[in-house]
Amino acid sequence: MLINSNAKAIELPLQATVASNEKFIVKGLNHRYSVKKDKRIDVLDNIDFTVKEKEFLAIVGPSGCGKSTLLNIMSGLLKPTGGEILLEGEALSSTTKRIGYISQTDTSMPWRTAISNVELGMEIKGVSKKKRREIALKLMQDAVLAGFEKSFPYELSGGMKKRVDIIKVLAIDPEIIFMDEPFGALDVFTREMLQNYILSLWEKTKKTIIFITHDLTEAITLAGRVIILTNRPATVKSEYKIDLPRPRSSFDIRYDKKFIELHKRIWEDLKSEVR
Ligand SMILES: Nc1ncnc2c1ncn2[C@@H]1O[C@H](COP(=O)(O)OP(=O)(O)OP(=O)(O)O)[C@@H](O)[C@H]1O
Repeated sequence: MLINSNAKAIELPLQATVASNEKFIVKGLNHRYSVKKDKRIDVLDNIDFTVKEKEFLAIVGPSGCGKSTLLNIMSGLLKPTGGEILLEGEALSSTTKRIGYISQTDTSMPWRTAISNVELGMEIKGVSKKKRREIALKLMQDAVLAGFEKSFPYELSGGMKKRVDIIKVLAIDPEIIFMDEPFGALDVFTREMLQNYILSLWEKTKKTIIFITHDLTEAITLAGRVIILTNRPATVKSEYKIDLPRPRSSFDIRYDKKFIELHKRIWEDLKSEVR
């Protein structure tokens, strides 16, 4: 169902409420970059939305509209020029270990093996050698990476490297995971496989996930709610509940009648923003 939009409401059933707790409140967020002495770029314009605990939220918008800027502000990496972010009611003023961040670029250290890359965050946290090996082995097994523990990043495929990046974050067990176009650089088959991996991960852990993408199909496949941003300076254009059954398969869900209907309706809304 379409919510919070000037567009006509559409008749799609409401999704069952995932959780009543509000994890994030984004209030009147503005951001302006100063690039030169006299040049400024307005990127975010009065952004308001909330994110519930255990929610899988996708944020979709045209290229360059300010999606990464928004996520960087929500993770405490960047201070906004206006507005605020509340994390469980408390103003967020710096980065927090409660949030794990997965980006498009590979973050593995080339001189470390896959397993020692997975262990890196736990090492920094001071987890004992025995414990971190135990956790890393289990995570690698679950991510179908058993047998590649001693491989170096250059010996892994793009999809495998991405799975190492994901479980590196899971190893430190953050409550919230931010993903900024994590599969943007991958081929379509690897992308679909990883979407399935993320779907099962969310089913298992029910972590709060915010997933940034410019791919509407990916957003509808994964999320329980999709927020559409306008062109820069980005504002929230609309929100859609994604009332598709779970567990989902990224390979099959896109042929579901309801998926096609949702895609069509959301695309009607998004296409005017895509130049
Ligand atoms: N550090 C910065 N200084 C100045 N301008 C910036 C900076 N970071 C981003 N921008 C500009 O802000 C705008 C929004 O960038 P941002 O990366 O947030 O968009 P995006 O929606 O994530 O883009 P894409 O989908 O292409 O990754 C762009 O015009 C970009 O050039």
